[in-house]
Formats: sequence, C-alpha cells, structure tokens
Amino acid sequence: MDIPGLPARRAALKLLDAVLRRGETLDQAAHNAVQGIAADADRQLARAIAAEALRWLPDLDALIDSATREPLPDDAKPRAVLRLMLAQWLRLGTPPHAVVATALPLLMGGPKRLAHGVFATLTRREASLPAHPSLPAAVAARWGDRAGAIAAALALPPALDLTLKDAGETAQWVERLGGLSLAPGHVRLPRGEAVERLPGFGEGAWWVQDLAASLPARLLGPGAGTALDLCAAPGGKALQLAAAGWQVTALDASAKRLERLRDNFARMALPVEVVVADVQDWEPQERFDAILLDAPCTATGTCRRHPDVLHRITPTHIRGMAELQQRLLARTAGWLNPGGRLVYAVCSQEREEGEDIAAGVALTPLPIRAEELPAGLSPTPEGWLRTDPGMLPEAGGLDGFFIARWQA
Ligand SMILES: C[S@@+](CC[C@H](N)C(=O)[O-])C[C@H]1O[C@@H](n2cnc3c(N)ncnc32)[C@H](O)[C@@H]1O
Repeated sequence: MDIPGLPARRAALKLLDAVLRRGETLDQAAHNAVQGIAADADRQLARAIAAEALRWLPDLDALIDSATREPLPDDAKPRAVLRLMLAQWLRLGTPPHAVVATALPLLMGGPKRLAHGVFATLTRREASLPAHPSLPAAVAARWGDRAGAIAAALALPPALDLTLKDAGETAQWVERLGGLSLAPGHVRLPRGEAVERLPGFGEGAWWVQDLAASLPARLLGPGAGTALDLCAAPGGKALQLAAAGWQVTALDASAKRLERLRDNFARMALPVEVVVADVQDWEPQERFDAILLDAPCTATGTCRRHPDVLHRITPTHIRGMAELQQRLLARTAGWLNPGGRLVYAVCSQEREEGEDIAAGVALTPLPIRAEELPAGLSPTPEGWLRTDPGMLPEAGGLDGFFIARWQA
C-alpha cells in the first residue's frame, strides 16, 4: 500500500518528466500522470508541485548545485525529486519532515541517501529563493530588455479576469463581484474563487478571459456586419464579437474544442455559425467585414499560467510556428470585403511570431491608437500592440500578446 501523499508526488514526478524530457505541455501530461488518483485535491497538488518546480527551475537547480560536490546530471532522477521536494518546501509551505516522508520514497538506495543529504543540508542552512524566479538563460536572451520585468511578474499567480457580455454594466459588476476594472467590460478579481460559484456565471453575464486576450476583438470595434473568427475555439474572442453585435462565423480545426465553443455560446445565449475546418485548405463562399486570426502559437506569453513554456519551447518550435502563421495570414488577407478590417493576434512573446510576421503583410495598416487601449498600455511606433506579463504591474500584469490590424 502507498503511504498517504505518495501518489500525488509520483504524479508530480511524471509531470515534470513529461514536460522536460518529452516536451509535452502540463495540460497534455496531466491527462496521463494523474490517472488513478481519485481525490481531486491530490490531482491538484500534483500539478501545483510540478508547476512551481517549472516556474522556479533555475533557482531550485542553483540550490541543489550549492549542496552537492559534483553537479548531478540534468536528467538524473535525484535532481528531479529534489526539484519537487524544494518546490513543496519553499513554494507550497510543506514542512520539511512531511516533504521527506512523502517524496523520498520515490527513490531507493544511493540516490535516496544522496537526495536526503542534499535536502537536509539545504533545510539546515535555511535556504531560500530569490524575490522572483530567474528565467532559463535562453529565454532571458530571447526576451532581451523585457526579461527582468517578465521574470518579476512570474512570481505571482495571474489574477482572474472576466469579460462581461454587456460592457454597459461594468460598474454594477465591479461592485457586485468586488473587483476592479481596467477597460469597459472587464472585471479583475483575485485568483482563488471557484469560477462556477461567482455571481453571474449561471446567468451568462461574463466569461473568463485574460485582459490581453480580450484586446484583439475590441480592436475590431462595434459590430458592423459579418465577422470571421479563425482558430476560434474555445471561443472567448468569438463571444466578444457576438456580444459587440457582429454576425459571427467561428472556424476551428478541432471539432472537440468547437463543442466547448458551442457550450459557451449556449451559456451566454449568443448566436454563432460554426465551421470545422483547417484554415490552410478552407475556401470561404463569401467575403467578410471583419476577420480575427488568433493564430496557433508557442503561447510563451502565458508563462505565468503555463510555466512549462519556459522549458519546452525551442528556436525550432518558434520557426515552425512562424512559418505556419505567415501561411495562415497570407490566405486570410484575401477574404475581406473592401474596407473590411483584419486583426492578427498571438499569445507569444517571440518577435518571430509577432513583429516579424506583421512586417511582411501587404495590406494597408490600420494603426492601433492609445485611446483604444487600457490606460498604461501604448502601441508601438508601427501601430502594433505588444503586451507582456511585466506591464501594468500595480494592477497585476497581463498575458503576453502581439496584435496588429489592417484594412482592405
Ligand atoms: C489559441 S487557441 C484559440 C483561442 C480562441 N481564439 C479563443 O479566443 O478562445 C488556438 C486554436 O487554433 C486552432 N487551430 C490550430 N491550427 C489551426 C488551423 N490550421 N486551422 C484551424 N484552426 C486551427 C486550435 O484547434 C485551437 O483551438
């Protein structure tokens, strides 16, 4: 029989391994790793341990290396177990004796004695982590002069952002939910509350959507005809377009994710036409007044929520995504009615997926203006928008996005 708490630690070890060795996302890996764990709390604990280990990996490794004579190989099992032990102790507040009792049984023999010794050394020294996580060196190099601000934002879990169906009711919902608003139709709450229990969920008054993720649809303006939302599922941006009065066609390659989109539209009582297709070979029967291309991307702008992106995304992934994004945007640009608007968005922090893509588009730019954005954000000199988690620090930051807009 397993000792209590061990299955959650074993699952956390599987999660870490799936991300770091097989390049899976935490979400993909969670499906397999937590199979067989009955209690929801244990499944959540496994994920929390792995996520904190990934968020603080370079700092945890520095502590481990400070307590060993020879550095342990990067993929050695004792290093992986120590990463989890330290994440529990230093990030989740688990007392050291409980960490030892529940995680050390993952190892046997010499490796177990080694990990025990390193952990004992670090607890005796009262080791601590820096004020915020250090980025892996390759990531810090890619993010250049924004790396420090983004790293600072990584220390805190992101707030819970809601988008209201009726932006005219912003003040009422801010009061009712006890949050703050950074834009019309936006309410920000501290994370922690179960979403389904918040007032307004059942009645379809709002949906969960990061503030940055709500900006692309806002930049298409109030509904004035037909809108095509490409790569639309699960539908946060399509809901915004429908709520703004656009007649929305939502297209996505994943039938399963489109089921979630349909459920979301049903909950919000908004109309939508759904198309299951790949943007790479779909041929529209009509032209559109507005197109939103929320392209598939490396999602490195969501690193606060998904710290696995800090470790699995390589220059090869970024190049592959950039090629796909360029192909999708080139097709899409021909599907606008005269005078129609196209918005391109990615939740990536990488210039290859943002600025470099936008610079190659032949349509007429429709520069984003500061008045269209929440206070504290400003467009680039080219009229694009680049956000990252280090922006709006007093309000709790926002995801990293790149957004550009053109007119046919
Ligand atoms: C970032 S998510 C979109 C989020 C969505 N726009 C929202 O606001 O809720 C990316 C989506 O792109 C879809 N996708 C990826 N490649 C695609 C393609 N070639 N054609 C159509 N959809 C694609 C995926 O199935 C996924 O649902």
